[in-house]
Amino acid sequence: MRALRLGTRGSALALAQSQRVADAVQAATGREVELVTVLTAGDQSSVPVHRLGVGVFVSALRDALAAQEIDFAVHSYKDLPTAGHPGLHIAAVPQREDPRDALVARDGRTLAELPPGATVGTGALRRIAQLHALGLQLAVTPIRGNVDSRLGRVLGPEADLDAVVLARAGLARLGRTDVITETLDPMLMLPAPAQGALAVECRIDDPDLVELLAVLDHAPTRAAVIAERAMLATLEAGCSAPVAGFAELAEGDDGEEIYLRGAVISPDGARDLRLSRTGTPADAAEIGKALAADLLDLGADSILGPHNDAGARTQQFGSTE
Ligand SMILES: NCc1[nH]cc(CCC(=O)O)c1CC(=O)O
Repeated sequence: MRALRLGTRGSALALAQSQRVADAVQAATGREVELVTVLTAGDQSSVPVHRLGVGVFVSALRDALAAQEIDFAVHSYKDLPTAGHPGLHIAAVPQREDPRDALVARDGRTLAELPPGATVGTGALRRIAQLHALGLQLAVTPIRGNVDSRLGRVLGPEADLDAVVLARAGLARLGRTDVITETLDPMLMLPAPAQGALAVECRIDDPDLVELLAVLDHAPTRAAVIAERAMLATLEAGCSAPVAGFAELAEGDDGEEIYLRGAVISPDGARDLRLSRTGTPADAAEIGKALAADLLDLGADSILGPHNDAGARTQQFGSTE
């Protein structure tokens, strides 16, 4: 049987997570998997990424899938638009990495040890908003770029910041958790919906592959991600809006329970809406929608209003990873 072609972007992070999925498929099914690097508009163009938008990375892989140049693709789930894609199917959501955000600071410092005026770099509006909401007088500085260049702003010879905040999962996949000085408690920094999770996508009209890839699916992760993203979709907010969502599954008195927390925070941190809901994993989507409705009742719309036009958002806060 011929090797399965796994399409991936060429960044270090994309290659690392695609290789892990390739190894898992090979181990579980015995099928050979080869990585096919797909050049995306974001990788090819010299136009700054923030002018192209995050979607350019996902759409090149999806185009390659539709054109049958690859058999399946691996995406960072949090970068996927909430609207589904016709003809494609998320065949597996593997067990997620630690979804929390991480601080990488000079001199081994934690957030609480950073002095007023300390410079903290991050590109995500959700992180900028939550850093401001802490009230620590941090000088939050917008930054972009891949994981290495972001770390270089703190650790490199040309370091110009006191700290950066980034997803722990990205560092874990690159084998760089050694640089983390604090893994941020979700009480301080609620992660992005689906952070740390991957989406393994193939064509719906490839039922053998749909079935084969299902061995990688991790039901608790899928339920958590469904709840988090149902909330995001109902808020009509994208991956770079100041929206956080984090679902945890635990054994309750009446069987398995899902506990979803959500937050909508104004970029200056002045308005900080946080709520939670619990329910059964089978109702994950309903819980997410209900939590979004609760947040909208509290006025989330007036916070999101200026930021929920996708074009304007990605122009400011595009990402290269
Ligand atoms: N927005 C960029 C992005 N998309 C996926 C990850 C890696 C972590 C993950 O898979 O959630 C990152 C880096 C980051 O947020 O620091």
